[in-house]
Amino acid sequence: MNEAALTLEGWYALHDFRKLDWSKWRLASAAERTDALNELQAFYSEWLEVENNKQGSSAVYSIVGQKADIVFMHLRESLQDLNELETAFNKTSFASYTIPAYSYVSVVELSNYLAKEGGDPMENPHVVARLKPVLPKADHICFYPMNKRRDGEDNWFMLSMDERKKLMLSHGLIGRSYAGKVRQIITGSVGFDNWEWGVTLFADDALQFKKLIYEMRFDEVSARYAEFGDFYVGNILDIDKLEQLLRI
Ligand code: VOV
Repeated sequence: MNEAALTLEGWYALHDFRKLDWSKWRLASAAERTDALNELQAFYSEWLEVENNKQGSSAVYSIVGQKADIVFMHLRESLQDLNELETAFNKTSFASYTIPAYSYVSVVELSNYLAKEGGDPMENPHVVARLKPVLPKADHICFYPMNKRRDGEDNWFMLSMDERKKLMLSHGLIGRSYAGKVRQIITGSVGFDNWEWGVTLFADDALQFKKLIYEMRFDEVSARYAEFGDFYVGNILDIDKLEQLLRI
């Protein structure tokens, strides 16, 4: 049997994509709209408190294009926490003006392809910071799910550990050349959702997503082995921007 990469897991992730029900929002009274916004504001504050207490992290972005209008991305300690958060949000009046568009369930993951030997990684603060990251509040987000191909000669899961390590080294080198421009959070979703990984990228310059992803297309890990789902790209939505977006 082939050797599976060892993985370390951190916080669980929920990407909750919503469309706005503009007709319903427009029909609501000013008071109803204010109530909905106040409730949402209270949630933002709660999420910030969780983040300050290092029990999770959340980020909210608007989505450009017709696939969704908003994504709420949450990292929490357990699937139960995510479920509670999701349900509490669904009970708000604001949620009744939204329509679920897509969701993705996964867990922050690091694999041992490029790991240096020695020591308990969970004792390493750099590793823990990557497994339980504060989501960067960069200007832009890019999310897409992906698989590694399992097709005839192009089967990632049939490659030896050494072959995969070599390929991942080249992947990592390209990635690292975007340090300071693009931050990646890779979440594993085997057994949790329809694809094997979620890729969430953050950048202040959205063009850097295109440059990085394009460059990776020529790298064997992606050129030969990657399959992608839908891409979602958007802009940071702090509470002021959200109020602005909802103003009619
Ligand atoms: C911002 C840049 C960036 C950087 C620095 C980076 C580095 C690294 C390293 C060092 C490692 C391996 C160890 C680990 O940390 O797990 C990975 C791992 C992974 N990556 Fe990556 N990746 C980036 C970026 C980056 C992108 C843009 C993509 C999407 C691919 C594309 O073509 O659209 C991606 C995918 C992944 C995946 C799916 C995995 C897990 C693969 C597995 O089989 O387990 N990744 N990645």
